[in-house]
Amino acid sequence: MKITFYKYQGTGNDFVMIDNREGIFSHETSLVSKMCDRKFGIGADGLILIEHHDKLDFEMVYFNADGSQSLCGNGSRCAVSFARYLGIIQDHANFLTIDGEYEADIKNGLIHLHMRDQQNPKKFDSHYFLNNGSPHHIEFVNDVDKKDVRNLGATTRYSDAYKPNGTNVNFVQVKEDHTIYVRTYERGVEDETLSCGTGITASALAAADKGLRSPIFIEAKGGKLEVRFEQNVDKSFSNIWLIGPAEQVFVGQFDI
Ligand SMILES: N[C@@H](CCC[C@H](N)C(=O)O)C(=O)O
Repeated sequence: MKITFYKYQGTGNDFVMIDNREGIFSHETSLVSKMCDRKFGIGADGLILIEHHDKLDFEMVYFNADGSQSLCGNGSRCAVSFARYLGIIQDHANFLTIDGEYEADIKNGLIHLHMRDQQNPKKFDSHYFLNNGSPHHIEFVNDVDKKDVRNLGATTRYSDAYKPNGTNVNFVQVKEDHTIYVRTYERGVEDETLSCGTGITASALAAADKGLRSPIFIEAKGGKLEVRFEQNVDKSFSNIWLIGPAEQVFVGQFDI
């Protein structure tokens, strides 16, 4: 059987998107990894199903390229853009994710994703850690481009400290103009991706602990994003928004 899929990208984090409101696609992880394979399939960092929800606008079911599941910030932004393309929403969305209910707005062509309130990222000697729906190890470095993100990221991701679930690993450089440049090794893709939305949000909150103020502008290999937030007296964060573009790239058919 052939199914129609849509390819989306959010600052270079790319996803196969399927309208699964009629339940044609079973949640089969081997099929997910086959479709996401860059040599034998369509090629993507992840696969997203848009499904019917009785009370909310839709449910987003997200899979990493290897079929594992977690919260995806860029994937959520792409899902909102796809939901508008399908006519499910206009400029506002309330939807279910693996991390519970989320909301988003579309303004001036950008997707604004409202992230959960957070405590201050946990500070260690050489890094920060924050789980904002997905786990993020955050290291501040002088020159991100000199980092071997794939190998260093894999070493941390598989280290004893993060067993058994592993973590995503972010390398962050604070630039002179107070923007940050973030490169991320993603668990479930097992490689560097061009952008990671939850990683960029976690990195921006860790940068706030170092004195940066909202809004924080972020450069990733795949484009630019913005994170806005309010920092409370107890150092927790509320009203956190991840803002950036999400675009449809092409439409195709795949034999399942
Ligand atoms: N690309 C994502 C993060 C996806 C989940 C992550 N790989 C994990 O398994 O924790 C994003 O944009 O947030």
